[in-house]
Amino acid sequence: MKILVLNCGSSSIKYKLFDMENHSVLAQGGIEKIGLKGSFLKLTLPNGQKVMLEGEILEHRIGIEYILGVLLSDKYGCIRSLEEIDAVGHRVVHGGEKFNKSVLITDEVIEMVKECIDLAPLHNPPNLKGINAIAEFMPKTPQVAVFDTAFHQTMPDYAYMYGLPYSLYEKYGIRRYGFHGTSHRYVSRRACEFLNVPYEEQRIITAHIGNGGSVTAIKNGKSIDTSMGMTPVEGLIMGTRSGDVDPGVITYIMDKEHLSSQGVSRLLNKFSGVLGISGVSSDMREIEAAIEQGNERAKLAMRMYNYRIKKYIGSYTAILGGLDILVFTGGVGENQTSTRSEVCKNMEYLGLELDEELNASVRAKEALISKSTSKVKVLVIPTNEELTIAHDTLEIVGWKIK
Ligand SMILES: Nc1ncnc2c1ncn2[C@@H]1O[C@H](COP(=O)(O)OP(=O)(O)O)[C@@H](O)[C@H]1O
Ligand SMILES: CC(=O)OP(=O)(O)O
Ligand SMILES: [Mg+2]
Repeated sequence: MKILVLNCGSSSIKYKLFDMENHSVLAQGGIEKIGLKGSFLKLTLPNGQKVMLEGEILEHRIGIEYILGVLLSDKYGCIRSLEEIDAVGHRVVHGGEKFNKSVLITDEVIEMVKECIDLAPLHNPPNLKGINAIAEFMPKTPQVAVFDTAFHQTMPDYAYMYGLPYSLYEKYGIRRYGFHGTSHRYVSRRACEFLNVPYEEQRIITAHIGNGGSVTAIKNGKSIDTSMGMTPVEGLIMGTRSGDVDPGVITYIMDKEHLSSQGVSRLLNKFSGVLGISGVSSDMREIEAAIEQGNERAKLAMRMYNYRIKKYIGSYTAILGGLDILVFTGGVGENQTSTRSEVCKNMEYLGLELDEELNASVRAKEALISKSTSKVKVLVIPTNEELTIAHDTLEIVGWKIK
């Protein structure tokens, strides 16, 4: 039983081929710089070795064709025929209010995803291109859409509405949707399995902090609030995204800098956050290195970054009526011990006691990092969005698999 998972971004395609009998990864890699100069496919061989294949990959359809060709190739491949792939699961970023769970892709589903393009103009079009390419090259293979927004569809209206005229919600669907749902769902469940406690009875906060980042409050197994909004720019300070900003600032900058809506969107999404504040990088490893060298703006960026996460944890503890489990995940959450330590400082009043020594020793593996006396259990759980997509895909098309 083989399932191909695809994550089609605006200029990239990530893929993983799973053998679901034993959950092994048969092939993985990604294409970067689609439509740009110097596009390439990078794949990781089963022995861990990385291979770069250059190629002129002008658009997503060609990218998918290239990936399928590599999977079939004698040199780097692992299948003999595309028919060996039983199903394809896609990460689809925005499902609007139409999807609260993963679904089998049909013409009707494609139409509904198209209707969500206005809400995610950067994300949904490449997702659709991936779906269409697979339909063309593998017309008989079932495809499943797994939405970033689906897990958050349980948020109550008073959490997802903005304080704007109600008619804007009715006309355009302007409300908070939240993202990274596949990750928040996976790590919260894994944390409960790890601790051997019932998922439906916990007050959990999950902090998915990678290049993009969001914090989610989960009560009795359901997302009740999350820090991203209608788009993935709200909430935390991220690698290149601003997170929460006074909306008055936006119109002020537009006037002063003569920026169009597109210009200000680029500013908020690509040139803000840790990169914009530090002037150094969006990568937290480079921020840590700059701090070592005494860079004051890098220090400020790091402080702001950690402070914002802590602030969300505080407010979500209030709406949950207390906290049982705090989970860190994502590239930063899994690896950057200093952020976990700063975020968890002076939280004893909540019953949260981080074991500093344990914390400092944990990178990219499942572990409990709170003291045994801590009422709040703090965990690191590496996320696995691809495996979750593969599982959803298997569940949905399972009956079709030979
Ligand atoms: N060892 C590390 N220490 C600190 N930060 C790290 C480390 N490894 C990765 N990161 C951070 O994680 C980010 C990538 O996280 P990831 O969750 O993979 O992002 P995304 O899926 O959003 O592309 C990098 O930009 C970097 O800031
Ligand atoms: C939806 C989204 O923001 O994803 P990422 O943070 O992975 O870019
Ligand atoms: Mg990510």
